[in-house]
Amino acid sequence: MAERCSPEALDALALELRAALSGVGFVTVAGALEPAQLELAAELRALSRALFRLPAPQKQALAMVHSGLAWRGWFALGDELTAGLRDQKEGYYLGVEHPDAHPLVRAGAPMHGRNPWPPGPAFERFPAVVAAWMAHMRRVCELLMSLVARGLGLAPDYFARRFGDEPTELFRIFRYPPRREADPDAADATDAAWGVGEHTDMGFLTALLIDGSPGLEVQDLDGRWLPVRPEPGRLVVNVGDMLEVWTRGVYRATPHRVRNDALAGERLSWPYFFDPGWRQPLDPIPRAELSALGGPSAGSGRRRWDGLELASVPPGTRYGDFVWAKISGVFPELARAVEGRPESTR
Ligand SMILES: O=C(O)CCC(=O)C(=O)O
Ligand SMILES: [Fe+2]
Repeated sequence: MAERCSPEALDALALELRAALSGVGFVTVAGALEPAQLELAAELRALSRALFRLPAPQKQALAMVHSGLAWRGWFALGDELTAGLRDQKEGYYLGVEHPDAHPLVRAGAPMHGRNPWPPGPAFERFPAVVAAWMAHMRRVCELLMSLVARGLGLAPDYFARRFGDEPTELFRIFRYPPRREADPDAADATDAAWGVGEHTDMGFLTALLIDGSPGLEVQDLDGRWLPVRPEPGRLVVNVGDMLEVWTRGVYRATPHRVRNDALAGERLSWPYFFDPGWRQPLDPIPRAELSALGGPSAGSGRRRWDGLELASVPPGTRYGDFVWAKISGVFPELARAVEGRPESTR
């Protein structure tokens, strides 16, 4: 990886990354997965398949609702509503293993806690494989984050400092069923066409592994939807809302979606979300520090999928508040089930 590059090569890479991420906002990254990680990815794939093949009662025992505010575990096909419609996917939400004594767990912050794991010898390696995968994704994202800073003429650790002591790391495993299995309750054929409706990711960067199946589409600056089919061994990396907010729209949180209307087989994907610390403020980079950039911002003038005006997020808003408001919107039924926590504990 770029850790072994000269400063000149790093600068060149930083500019290349800036051009890509401030344009369409999606890149595929080669060289981030070495043989050890490719092996890990194969293990992850086998474990994920086995997880989704468990009988329904065993999956129900792992359902997100049992983990309350920690917001981890399994959700059924149709339980997530990304763009107001029921996504045609089932999934498993995971994160960093936080012990009960972790200050944010003690404070009752949502999305902090322990991961539920399926029992039995077949799943023995699951926790270690996920932890190793997440640790590698974190390294990749930290490196990309320093390149993003470099490309903006900022100190390489600029964003790392904005992240605070502990990034928020979320990891998900998704299964998009073949169309014939899609939700029979979907209101009409259009509902059933979407694995994930149009959205932008909430955090800073997303590093996505996909199993090679088609379906992912990203929207370019002219509003056209382009298919993304990375070569095997590449990661897909995209900009989230936080990077757009912090850079005042210079970097673009790209709308994307997953289509599953023509799938013969199932599609699996493993997105890792690399986000700022839970209590870090979202205030944009002061204009004076961004002056090196000039030019119009890529994100300006677009109507967002969720109607939000990122430029008008109130000063002092913290990442955790932003993300919780969004997450409880896409899982309305689950949010109602775990509601009732005191406002001051976030
Ligand atoms: O499954 C995919 O390829 C993309 C998933 C996605 O966009 C997301 O989880 O935010
Ligand atoms: Fe996404």
